[in-house]
Amino acid sequence: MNATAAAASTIDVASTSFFHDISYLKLFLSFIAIILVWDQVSYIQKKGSIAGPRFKIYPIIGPFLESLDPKFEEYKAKWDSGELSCVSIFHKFVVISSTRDISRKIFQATKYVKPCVVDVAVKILRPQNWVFLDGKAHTDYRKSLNGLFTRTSLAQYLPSMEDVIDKYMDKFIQYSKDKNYEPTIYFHEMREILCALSLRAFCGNYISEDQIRKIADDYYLVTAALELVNFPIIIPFTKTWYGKRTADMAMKIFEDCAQQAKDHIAAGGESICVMDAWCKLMYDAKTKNDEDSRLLHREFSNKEISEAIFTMLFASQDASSSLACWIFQIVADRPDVLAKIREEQMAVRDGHPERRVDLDMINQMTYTNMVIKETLRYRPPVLMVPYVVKQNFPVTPNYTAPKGAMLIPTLYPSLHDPEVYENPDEFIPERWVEGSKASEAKKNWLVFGCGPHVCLGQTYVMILFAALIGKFALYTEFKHTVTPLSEKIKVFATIFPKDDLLLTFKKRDPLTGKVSE
Ligand code: HEM
Repeated sequence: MNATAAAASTIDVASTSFFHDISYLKLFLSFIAIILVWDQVSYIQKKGSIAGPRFKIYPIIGPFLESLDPKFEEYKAKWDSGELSCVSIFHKFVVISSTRDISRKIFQATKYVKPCVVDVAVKILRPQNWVFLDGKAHTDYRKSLNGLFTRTSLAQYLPSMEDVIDKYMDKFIQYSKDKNYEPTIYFHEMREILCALSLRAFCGNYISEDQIRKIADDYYLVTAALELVNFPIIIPFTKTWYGKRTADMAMKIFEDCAQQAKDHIAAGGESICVMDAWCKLMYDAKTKNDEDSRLLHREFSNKEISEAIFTMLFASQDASSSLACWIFQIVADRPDVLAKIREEQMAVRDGHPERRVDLDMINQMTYTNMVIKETLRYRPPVLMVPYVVKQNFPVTPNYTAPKGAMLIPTLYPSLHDPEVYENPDEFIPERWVEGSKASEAKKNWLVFGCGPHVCLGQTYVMILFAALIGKFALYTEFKHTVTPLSEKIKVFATIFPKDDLLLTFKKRDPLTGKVSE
């Protein structure tokens, strides 16, 4: 080959590779452009006429970064923007409903929706877990569990729960003493007492104090792992990995407890916790010859029981801790409310504060119950419940939510509806007197959801908190330090006071009201 030919051939090769590069680059850029256009068009189509940005301001990711640090004020602005509003994060299209009637419709639309869980929840709670059941399979399973949370069953768990309350009253008083009665953050202590109460109610004495402490200490890792926005793959030493490790550890403990409960019931023992009650139902199903027992209750393995108990802990822990934080803050800030609770607590005990709490007493705690209801209304722990659309769902005559979208009924707006609750942003327990507008507006009471997935623990919550706040009111003097952030709402799965709740506890004589250090 001569020099000219060689040069020509070099130019040839260079130009071919240049054109190659150009075409790869073009191809790549065209691909990106198509994705970007598709992302926007798909968003605009799914959005239809409902409220929301006209296009995705941040292509593809949408408001992903904001969703990592959710703010109550931003949620509220979204609810106020329209009865249905939307947002799109990556490929997820999310529709939020903010009115009572649409939210109820979603909760009850089993044909169109099912509860939505973050991808990683299936790995942490395990794919076979009952909470992932849908339709008839779910309803059948729920029937077995409902029996564990009736008032009669709950009455059996009360004595051991009261023991936990007594222990924690001493603990909180001592904690405050150790801090020289300086206002101290009680957010973590509230989470711990609620975890201890749940574990005693669910597992009775089969679970040891050390095991309770270990689960209570580590449980926040599960909450963090199951945040709405989280990486779907479990990578060692990340939040989800720690969350799964904690969940596995807790389920292993529950499995051992389940076997002990089975042995206890088989030996004719009394039922004092959820596990006992469950094993009793199974035992009766095998030994009794009545239709109901046979139909409702089959043999559940220890593993199944442990997984179900874990979901109960999971469902209860954050919401109940949220309620605990708000109720202690609210009651401490209103001495008149606290005084009325104390008066009622003495009255239901016939002036004998040492009397152990039972269901009859709880049934007479009308005012205390109104305070709990008003706290749940004023600061509903669960703001929204995510569902996923199974098939195109005509949510309103003008809007059909597309299959695969996340559909989120919100609870807060219907609980702050001024038509039903006059001055909704004020805390007024008296609004719950029998026959009042608020107490008659059953449809607005969405604190625990509604429909087939309605909260399993709602009666338990009302009974537990009557016992809890009642005893603390009698035996302790709790003071709250108000800061500019106390009434502001922090979102961490559920909602909490933004300053993490500054309290002090002192010992109080329930008969004389004398406070001692
Ligand atoms: C203040 C405390 C609580 C609040 C505000 C609360 C609220 C809720 C809400 C809003 C739902 C969704 C309902 C729906 O989709 O319609 C729910 C479901 C659930 N809750 Fe609660 N909850 C609380 C405490 C508890 C406790 C103590 C337990 C323990 C047993 C519990 C067990 C459950 C379970 C198992 C579900 C799922 C039910 C199902 O899918 O069938 N919750 N809760």
